[in-house]
Amino acid sequence: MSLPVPDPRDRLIVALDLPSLRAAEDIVSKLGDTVSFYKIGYELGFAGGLGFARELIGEGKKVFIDFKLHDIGNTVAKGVASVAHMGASFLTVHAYPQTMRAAMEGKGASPLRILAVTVLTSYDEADLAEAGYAQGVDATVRRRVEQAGEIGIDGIVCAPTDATMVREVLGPRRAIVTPGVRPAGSAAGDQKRIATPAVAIRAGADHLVVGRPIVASPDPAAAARAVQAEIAAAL
Ligand SMILES: O=C(O)c1cc(=O)[nH]c(=O)n1[C@@H]1O[C@H](COP(=O)(O)O)[C@@H](O)[C@H]1O
Repeated sequence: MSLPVPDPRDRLIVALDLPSLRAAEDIVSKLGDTVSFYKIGYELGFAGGLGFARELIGEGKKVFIDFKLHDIGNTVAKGVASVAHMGASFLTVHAYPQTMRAAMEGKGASPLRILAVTVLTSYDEADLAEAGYAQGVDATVRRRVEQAGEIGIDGIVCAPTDATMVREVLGPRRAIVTPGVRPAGSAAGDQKRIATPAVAIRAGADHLVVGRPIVASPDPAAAARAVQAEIAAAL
C-alpha cells in the first residue's frame, strides 16, 4: 500500500512565520486560492495564531501546527489530543522514541498526522557535535527514521538533502515533509541543509514547507505559484 497522492496544491505548505494576526491575515488574503496548506509555528502561534488556525480550518484550509513537542509522555499525549480536537492536519514532535509513542497514542483515531522532526535543517555536523551527539547528521537521521518507522509514525520532517535516504529507510507509506527549501537565487538565511523545490520533490518529498521566500516576497502569490510550478514540473 502506498500513500494517497496529495492534491498538487497541498504539496506546498506556506509557513506563516509572522509577528501578528494582522500580518498573517494580509498574507493569507494575498495568497487567496493559490495556497491551501499553512503552517503555524512559534512566532504566530504565541501571537494569537491558534485561534487563527481554527479560522483557517473553518475556511477549508489545511493547517500544520509546528510546535515540535518534546516533554514527558503524559504531557505530550494530552497536548496532541488538544491539537487533534482543533482539526489540524499535521503536528510536529521531536523524533525521540518516548515522545513519538506518546504522540501517536494521544492522537487516538483522529485524522491528525504526527510528523517526527529528525535533525533540524539549520544544523550541520558541527552544530550536532556541539549539542553533544557523537554520530554525524546522516547516522542520526537514519536512526531516528528507523525508530519512527518501528513506532508507526505518520511522517518525517527532514532536510531535502536527506529525503532520498529517508524514503529508502521509511518506505513508501509514510509522508516526507521537507523544510529548508530554497528556490534558486533565494537567500538561505539560517538554513544550512537546503535544496530547490525540484530537488526536494525528486528526492521523494511529499510536501515542501516554504516560509521566507514566500512570506517576505514583495509578491507572495507570484512566489508561491513559482514554487508550485517547479513542484509540478518535477513530479
Ligand atoms: O518542522 C519544521 O517545519 C522545520 C523543521 C526543520 O528542520 N527546519 C525548519 O526550517 N522547519 C520550519 O520550516 C520553516 C522554514 O522557513 P523558511 O526558512 O523561512 O523557509 C520554519 O517555520 C521552520 O520552523
